[in-house]
Amino acid sequence: MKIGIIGGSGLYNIEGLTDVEEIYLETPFGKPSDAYIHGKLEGKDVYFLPRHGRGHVYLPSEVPYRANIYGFKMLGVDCIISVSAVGSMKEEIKPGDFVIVTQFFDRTKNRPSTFFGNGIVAHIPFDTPTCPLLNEIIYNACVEEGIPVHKEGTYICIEGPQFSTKAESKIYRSWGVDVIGMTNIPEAKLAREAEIPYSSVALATDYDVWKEGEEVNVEKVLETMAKNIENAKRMLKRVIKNIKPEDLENSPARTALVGAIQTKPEYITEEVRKRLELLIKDRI
Ligand SMILES: CSC[C@H]1O[C@H](OP(=O)(O)O)[C@H](O)[C@@H]1O
Ligand SMILES: Nc1ncnc2[nH]cnc12
Repeated sequence: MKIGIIGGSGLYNIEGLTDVEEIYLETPFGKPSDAYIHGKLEGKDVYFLPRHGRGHVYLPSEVPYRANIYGFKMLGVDCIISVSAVGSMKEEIKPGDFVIVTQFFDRTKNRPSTFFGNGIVAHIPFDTPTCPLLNEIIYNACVEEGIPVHKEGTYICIEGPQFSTKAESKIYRSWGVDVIGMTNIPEAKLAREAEIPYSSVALATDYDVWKEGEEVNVEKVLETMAKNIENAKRMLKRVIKNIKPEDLENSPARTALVGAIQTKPEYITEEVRKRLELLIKDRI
């Protein structure tokens, strides 16, 4: 079984991998953020990608999300687990808590967010944007490891790179969202278009700025992340140990493109077919 992992702010490597190799890929959408670190853990193949690149060089708006997800498709991963630092938008989600993201609210403005276009049109369902089956496995792994975890939550994705104003933060909170970050959109949309089951584990690092007396800055985020990084690594190890290929057989992601491509096959050019070969070859 092949498991893809995307590490966000503060998670730049996975411990315990054996037979480690670096895989550099070139995709129709350019180069991914970095080499995929491939190794073995618990008898499974793990492919780790640092979202912002080695040394944290890509802004949330600059991360090459399409190349990253297409690269995972080229590697043939069975799922992607994303780990992200987030601000908490609810009193009861405390810094250090994990949230399994089950919904998104998209406030991004400036990112390519689909593999389609330029000669081919598709509309995928996205009502259940993360994989419920993988979410369950991750939730159970957190419980087994004694990690404070919330079983569901809505992640609002802002463009950044600035953190929010107090007015924005209070308005987002009034919308009922649970956590705030800058990266899970378009990552989740692209994973779904690529028919890869995707789950996002959000690690609360701060209370954003809605709360009186709270402030948010990089130092604070990284400090909370560092304190909880062992939990993130234990969660991942436990998920990798527990997960079985058949667990994800019925993931909604696996059939996302069935009936979604609207362009008539005779209008799909050779160039488009080549560009999106891995995604569309069995769907047109
Ligand atoms: C370092 S604070 C802001 C930064 O942290 C989060 O990154 P990631 O989602 O990759 O863990 C947030 O989205 C911002 O990119
Ligand atoms: N408060 C916050 N807003 C946006 N992204 C974040 N990442 C971590 N904390 C954040």
